[in-house]
Amino acid sequence: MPHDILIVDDESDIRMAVAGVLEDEGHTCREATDSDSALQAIAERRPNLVVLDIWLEGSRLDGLELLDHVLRDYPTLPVLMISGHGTIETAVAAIKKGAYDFIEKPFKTDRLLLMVDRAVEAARLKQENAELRIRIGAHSELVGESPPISQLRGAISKVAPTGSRVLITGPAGTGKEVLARQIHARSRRAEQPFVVVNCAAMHPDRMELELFGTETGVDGYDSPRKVGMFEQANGGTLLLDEIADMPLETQGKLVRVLQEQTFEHVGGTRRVHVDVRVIATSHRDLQDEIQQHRFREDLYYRLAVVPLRVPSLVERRGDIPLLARFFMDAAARSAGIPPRPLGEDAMAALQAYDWPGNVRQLRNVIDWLLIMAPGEPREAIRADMLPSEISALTPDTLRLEKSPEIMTLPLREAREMFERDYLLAQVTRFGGNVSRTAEFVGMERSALHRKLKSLGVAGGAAAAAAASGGDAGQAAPASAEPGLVHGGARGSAS
Ligand SMILES: Nc1ncnc2c1ncn2[C@@H]1O[C@H](COP(=O)(O)OP(=O)(O)OP(=O)(O)O)[C@@H](O)[C@H]1O
Repeated sequence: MPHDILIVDDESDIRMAVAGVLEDEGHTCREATDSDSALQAIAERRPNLVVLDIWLEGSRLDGLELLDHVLRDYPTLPVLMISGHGTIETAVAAIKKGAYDFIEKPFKTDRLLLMVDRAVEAARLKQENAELRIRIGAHSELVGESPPISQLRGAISKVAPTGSRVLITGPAGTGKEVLARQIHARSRRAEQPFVVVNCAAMHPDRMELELFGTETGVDGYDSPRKVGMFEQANGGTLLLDEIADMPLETQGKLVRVLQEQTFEHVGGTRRVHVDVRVIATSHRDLQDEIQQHRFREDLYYRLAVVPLRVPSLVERRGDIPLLARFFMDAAARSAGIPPRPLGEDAMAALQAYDWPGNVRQLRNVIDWLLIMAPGEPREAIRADMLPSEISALTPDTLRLEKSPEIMTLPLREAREMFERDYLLAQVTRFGGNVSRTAEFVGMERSALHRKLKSLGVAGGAAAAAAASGGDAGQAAPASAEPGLVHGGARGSAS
């Protein structure tokens, strides 16, 4: 993996020797002769590593003082010191200050290369760990086998290696960030940083500061300079989460950055070059935002090189059992307790519910159930243990809700009503998959198909079956059907 390396040494033969060895390995090297030109080079573009001589003749700051500056302003930038004969003690002091390691002159080529690779790798792991700690509990696995998720998986494998910009839209909590992480993980940038900017959570006045960083300290010359998210993501991917919340003025600046891959620090004049892949997400309809003059059309077309849409969870009910089991196992692992199985009736209710908060809400419910559901540790979770707005959707309850109406009907019509509601609930529960429903209710597939048709539920149902992962073209619950599938709890979820 080639690195961008800054070599700081007052002796030109040492600089040339180090650069020669590193460039032969494919690394890109820049050279600086003193502290000021070194700081300027870092400000222009943050390197992956600084190789720094302890003695810097004729420099404003010596090697150790420069190290202090670099570590203060760029705490995650690794520094490898070069020490001469008799400076070992100073080199040890440098490590105590925070340098990665030191290499003694004269050095062997192999040793230099090894240390360079180790220093960059250690810094990468440190950053990755920090990121993981922040995002603890966030899964980046894309679970689901429904047609829309399979299509998205196919699109990810095509687009990930290309480096194209991607715009991911879809309702909140559907997995847009999961998709973005997948794209990064399968790209050539996978070893480089993945930086997330949450435009919705950030104060609009701070956004440019956070994105582009500052030339000097934010609050005055002596405070550390702020490294913006674009620089932090150099070589990797920057996720602009909820891009519709970005102020129009910042959108204009972003257009220029995307066009030129360069920008200026806030309060600065120098152009900073970066190599960043941008992925953006939005739960809003950006075309609508453009119409309302809240989103720049030129930015839309620069971001939506590859547009992807993640459907809501109700559009792929067939994925609910997989997701529920996945979250149960994950929650149990992180709590260090055994997972609770989900009973048939509980799963049926989970599949019948509308999930306004999408996958995130399902995950929260499962986390809650593992800890709060009554019963023994390995006892199956029943429908009556679910939160009330979800347990209201079990076939039993729904049948009771219907009973007053049933009592006014003759037997044949009452049986038909029950049959229709019962079969709709079962088809919904199996994500519109008629074969699996038939197996469960104990009917031949073709007989069930005929039955659904005779009960008048085959028409609009086919589309629902296709959307929710069932056998496309087969019957599934019509979304407009006011029967027992959605019950009285629709929209009552928190
Ligand atoms: N297909 C999936 N497989 C596994 N986990 C998922 C999936 N989709 C979403 N999740 C999980 O659901 C939660 C919400 O996902 P994510 O943050 O990616 O959604 P989002 O669409 O970006 O939400 P928002 O619009 O609110 O930012 C996360 O915990 C994520 O791990």
